[in-house]
Amino acid sequence: MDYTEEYKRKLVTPEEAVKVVKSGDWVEYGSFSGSAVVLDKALAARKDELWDVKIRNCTRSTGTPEVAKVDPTREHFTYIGLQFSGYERKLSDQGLCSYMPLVYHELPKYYREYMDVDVAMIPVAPMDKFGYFNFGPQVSHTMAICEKAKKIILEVNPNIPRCFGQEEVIHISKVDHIIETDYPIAEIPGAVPNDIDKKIASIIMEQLEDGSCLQLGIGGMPNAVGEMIADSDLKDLGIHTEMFVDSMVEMVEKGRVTGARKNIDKYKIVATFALGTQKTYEFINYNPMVLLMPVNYTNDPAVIGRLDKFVSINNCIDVDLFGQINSESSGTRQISGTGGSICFALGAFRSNGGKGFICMTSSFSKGGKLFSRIRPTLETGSAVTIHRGMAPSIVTEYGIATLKGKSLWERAAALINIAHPDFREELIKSAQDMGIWRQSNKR
Ligand SMILES: CC(=O)SCCNC(=O)CCNC(=O)[C@H](O)C(C)(C)COP(=O)(O)OP(=O)(O)OC[C@H]1O[C@@H](n2cnc3c(N)ncnc32)[C@H](O)[C@@H]1OP(=O)(O)O
Ligand SMILES: CCCC(=O)O
Repeated sequence: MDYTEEYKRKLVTPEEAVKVVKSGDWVEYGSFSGSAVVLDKALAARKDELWDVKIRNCTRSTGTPEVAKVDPTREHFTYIGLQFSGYERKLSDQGLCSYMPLVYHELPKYYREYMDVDVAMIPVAPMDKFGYFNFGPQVSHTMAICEKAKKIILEVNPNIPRCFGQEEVIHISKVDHIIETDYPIAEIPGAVPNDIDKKIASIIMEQLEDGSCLQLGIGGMPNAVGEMIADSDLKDLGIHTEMFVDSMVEMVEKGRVTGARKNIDKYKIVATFALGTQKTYEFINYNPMVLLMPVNYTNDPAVIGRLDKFVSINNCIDVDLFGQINSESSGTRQISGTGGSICFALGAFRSNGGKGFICMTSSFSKGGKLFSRIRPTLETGSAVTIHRGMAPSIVTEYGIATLKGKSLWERAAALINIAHPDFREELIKSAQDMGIWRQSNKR
């Protein structure tokens, strides 16, 4: 069947396409490097005729949204982030972006059963001969959005790679309008690891073995681990991850990753989205080794738990002496989001031989002053991202504190043992004051 006529019939200008949005609507902009750009501008231009339009986006990586810029009152447009990128963090600091809490593997079900979507605006790769458009590097929860949307507008862009997977394409018959664009896909290089990141990465390296199956989170430290793995002599590693990144391309190209020992999806790299530079986007483009799967599969702790020797490596902001982990806020300041941190903490625990690591530098500087990331209690307003009972091992440049099966005083001792030496005495004092210190505890 030839879909050219249908394509022509649905092809409109961005200004025509956004006319479907009405006051009071819920609009979706997609996620990551697949967040609407041209349709955003066209919608922002309608500001004066629209009221109370709510726009959701997940970790927008394609620049500050115009809808938020043009309406500082938020009477016309209210912008919501499901996990803040730097753009959204800055908007939130100005009161122009609201956060929506979530557990990432649950997100598609929120759309299917709890949330309204009036208009979905989704960037996609050009249509194939069967009438399908590929979602590119962000499969994530995109199909769930489209299933729920009353109207779907596609922002077609030839620079978006096409990926194999599941729920990775949408058929033209489901689409209301198409617009054509050709802006370059947003490139987000991995954070450059510093010396402390490298020290933490070297501690993690000792925990890896041939056949380990890896998940690496966002930030400088996981990137350092990725680079060290690429340069190691580890064999037959697997990758089952939320985010696919540049350092994983290197791991494959240097022969570290085969997926040969994976219990499921053998020989395949599985991810739910990819965010990196052109190197990543070229690598995933119709690469039969890579499967982009919906997040309710990749991040389901039951699925992760089926993979033996699963090693999860994520970052956090700070941890308290009870083992409560905050990966997303600083007091009431929302920094990022829960994302997949709970999913991988639970999944790695279920895996035979699995290991979950939450990493952080032991301290950080602000205004020329040093602060400990291991705190007596979390700051008022800070989110508990990972409940203390679920907490996996915490890693700093001073070592690993394993918290599973430890009482409160044992946890306090283990955590103080990996705290920056400048803060250990005052942490012991706090632990004593809070009644979670045993006199015979030694550092
Ligand atoms: C994609 C995946 O990660 S999959 C894994 C599962 N998902 C998660 O773990 C999600 C939650 N985790 C995260 O979002 C990240 O790992 C983070 C935020 C914890 C760390 O990410 P990084 O990129 O290393 O953080 P980075 O050092 O750039 O800091 C981000 C912001 O937090 C601020 N920040 C970091 N640590 C602190 C702290 N202890 N106190 C106050 N603010 C802090 C920084 O100043 C920066 O803010 P700015 O942009 O206004 O300057
Ligand atoms: C949307 C989630 C991304 C993350 O886990 O950081």
